[in-house]
Amino acid sequence: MQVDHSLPPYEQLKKHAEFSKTVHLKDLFIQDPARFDHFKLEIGPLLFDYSKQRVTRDILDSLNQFADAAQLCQWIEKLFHGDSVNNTENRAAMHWALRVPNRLGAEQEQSAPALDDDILQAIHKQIDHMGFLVDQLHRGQYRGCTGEVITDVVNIGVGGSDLGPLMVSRALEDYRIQTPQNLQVHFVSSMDGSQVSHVLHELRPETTLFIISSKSFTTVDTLYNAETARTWLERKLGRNSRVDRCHFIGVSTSKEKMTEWGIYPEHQLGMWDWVGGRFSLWSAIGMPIALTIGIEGFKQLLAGAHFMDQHFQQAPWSENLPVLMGLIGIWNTNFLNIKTQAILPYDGRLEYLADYLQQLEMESNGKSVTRDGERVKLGTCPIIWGNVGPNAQHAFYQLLHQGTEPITCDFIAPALRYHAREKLHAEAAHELQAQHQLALANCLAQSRLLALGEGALDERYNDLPVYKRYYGNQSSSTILLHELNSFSLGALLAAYEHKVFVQSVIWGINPFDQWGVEMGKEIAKELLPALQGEQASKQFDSSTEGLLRFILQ
Ligand SMILES: O=P(O)(O)OC[C@H]1O[C@H](O)[C@H](O)[C@@H](O)[C@@H]1O
Repeated sequence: MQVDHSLPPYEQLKKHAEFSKTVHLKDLFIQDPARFDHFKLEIGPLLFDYSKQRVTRDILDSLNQFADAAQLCQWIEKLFHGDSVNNTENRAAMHWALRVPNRLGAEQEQSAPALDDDILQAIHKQIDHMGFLVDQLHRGQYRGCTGEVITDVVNIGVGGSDLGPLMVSRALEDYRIQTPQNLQVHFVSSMDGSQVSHVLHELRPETTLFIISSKSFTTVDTLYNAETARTWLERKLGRNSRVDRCHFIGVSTSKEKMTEWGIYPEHQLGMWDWVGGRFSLWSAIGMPIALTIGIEGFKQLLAGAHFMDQHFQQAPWSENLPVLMGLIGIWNTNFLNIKTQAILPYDGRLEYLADYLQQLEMESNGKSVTRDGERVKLGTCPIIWGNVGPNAQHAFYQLLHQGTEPITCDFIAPALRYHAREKLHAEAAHELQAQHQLALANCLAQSRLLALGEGALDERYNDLPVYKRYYGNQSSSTILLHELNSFSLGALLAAYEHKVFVQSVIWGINPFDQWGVEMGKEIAKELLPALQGEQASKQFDSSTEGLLRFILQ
């Protein structure tokens, strides 16, 4: 359907949406047999297939106009010029700077025109410092206070200081550096002590090193876990400064707070307030990643993200992966009324991807007030959830196929796995390749059935009883990686980061603050004394009082 292009883009999109509601995805595939060729984008190591989204060229044109009307181009420039795009905290958001390679020249000039050389040098100083520590640990030269070689590193952090490093370390486990002492990396995040007690139960104080990872170095979850770790060490190794010195590394923006806590200056890794927590895996917060895949692997991850940063700045909207991802999301959320998005990787190595993207997207764009302090006019971030696709097929796909909610899905899979270069799997390569093919067959089958309904199969299925029918018309995108490696993963994650930025621009919100997480922490501070048996300073609501009574009785 053609709409009047002289209408404002929002009105055009509303008209498109009215018509779209009457069109089934299977009709779009019938109308255009080469639909895949017309609605796919190949960029570096990634293929983005959006042919199963309920879009037409005309809709995409209106979405591009919508982006222009929101001044997307100018906002991208502001982001990469280091302007204070985080207006409520008066800060830049320069996670992209962490990915700029440390070489001067034409390429860098073009990709990071505003990046001050001092900042670039400071960034690379931290990478080198982290690389030095990682190298010592890998070589077995980093020793605990009794002189024993460190065999286990525990990352203590939460939110952005946990989810990114955990997700990437797991995703790239196949590229794990083999060390003489078989160095292992563990993660502790939850404040309730269950994870820390479990991990400590398995480890020996003499050979364990902790990374206290906290941008602010004030997060109580992390500080309580760190104190538990210190007490555990001291119980066995005694209370002396050598314990702190040999068994802790800190990562934070605050050197003072790290020093006050007892982190030895040479074991302090810095970062900057212009890196948001959920954008920080590219900084020294990513040390567990570097420990897993080595510093060269970490640099490849940065290179993949830098590749995407350049693409985002340079490609026209219709060939720009983050822009397309962002605008398709806007179309689904704001015009087709699809308020939820499932993340479905068909690769067990990406098991934490949905958790990571929940923070990236929902903490960034879960806002209802614009940059000008007005109530937003359009709905903002959809609910992001998901799980490893093959397992989710046996859990919640019933609802995707036959439930009442419209849901859009991101299917993500590597095309190649267990191939010749992955020598690691040489012994079982044949069997494992068959398993990978099985996973891919399921990935393609599910997106096909979701889109087309039972019509995806032959006409025999037209007479199914009603409870066996598949209506289809559930939209999805499929992102294929040539293979899952540091570079392709870096590119994929940066694409999602920039998608979040694109959407924030359209919605007119600041994606780089998170005020909505603060007040709960304050209220917890008020409640803690009551739980510790002290006289509460105030009366709470009847529910809270009742729950307190039950706990304390
Ligand atoms: O790294 P930290 O300062 O300890 O912060 C850890 C996390 O806690 C906060 O509550 C924020 O919601 C997150 O954005 C942040 O990543």
